[in-house]
Amino acid sequence: MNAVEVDGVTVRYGDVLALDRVSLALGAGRVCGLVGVNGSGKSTLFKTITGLVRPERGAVRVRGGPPALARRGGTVAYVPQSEAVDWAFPVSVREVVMTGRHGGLGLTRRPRRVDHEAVDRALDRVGLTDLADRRIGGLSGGQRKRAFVARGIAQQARVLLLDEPFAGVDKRSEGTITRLLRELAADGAAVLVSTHDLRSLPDLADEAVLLMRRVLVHGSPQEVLRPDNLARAFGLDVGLREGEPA
Ligand SMILES: Nc1ncnc2c1ncn2[C@@H]1O[C@H](COP(=O)(O)OP(=O)(O)OP(=O)(O)O)[C@@H](O)[C@H]1O
Repeated sequence: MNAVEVDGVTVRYGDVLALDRVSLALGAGRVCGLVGVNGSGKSTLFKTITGLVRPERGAVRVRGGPPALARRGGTVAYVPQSEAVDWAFPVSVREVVMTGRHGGLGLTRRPRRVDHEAVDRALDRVGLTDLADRRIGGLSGGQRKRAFVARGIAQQARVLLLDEPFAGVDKRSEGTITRLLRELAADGAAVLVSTHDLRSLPDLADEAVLLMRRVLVHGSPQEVLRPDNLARAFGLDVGLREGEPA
């Protein structure tokens, strides 16, 4: 069974066609890079896999079940783009990571020792133990991203979705996050990560998807990076319209 199956998914916001019959399977133990121009539907794909956006057509299964169920059960961890997060919200790094345990906590139950231990381990793994009691808004871009990865670790998510985790992040943090994602995949997670950093794609990912409202290519990073493929996604306006063959 694939960790994630996206089958013929079309998503529209009013008149805007964001995803056009997208099909995609993600296997456990692999990192898949997601590449495409601004507006090509990357965030929409993440939200569809998370069950936050409903497809007009097609279906999504996460470990064989509906996406919203997987999200509520903690199977899926979603790290949104930085702009989508309210950094002024007065919570500590530790509290952010603890929200990864809330699926198992229920709304009223207080964290138990096992929850605190899981949070401590996750913080240690991403190298944020020393900053655990800082406000999340007081961290650098790279540290914030690591805090959200820690939340996914504390949650024991089997599917990790990261929307541009390298945006506004220095090279060192980028290396740390890449290493973490590779470790999480080696532990059996399925990881889907969008990036604009094409040069780092072969180090980051086992496979990659070139998206332009539809899947243009799904193959090895080398295949996705072939000049003819990049030209289709990034070159002159490829002018894909609904109904045209890819
Ligand atoms: N809530 C919304 N309402 C209307 N249109 C939307 C909404 N969200 C996204 N869109 C549109 O859907 C298309 C796909 O957007 P999406 O955010 O998925 O792309 P993206 O590849 O993640 O872009 P970026 O790289 O800029 O983050 C774009 O044309 C965008 O303007």
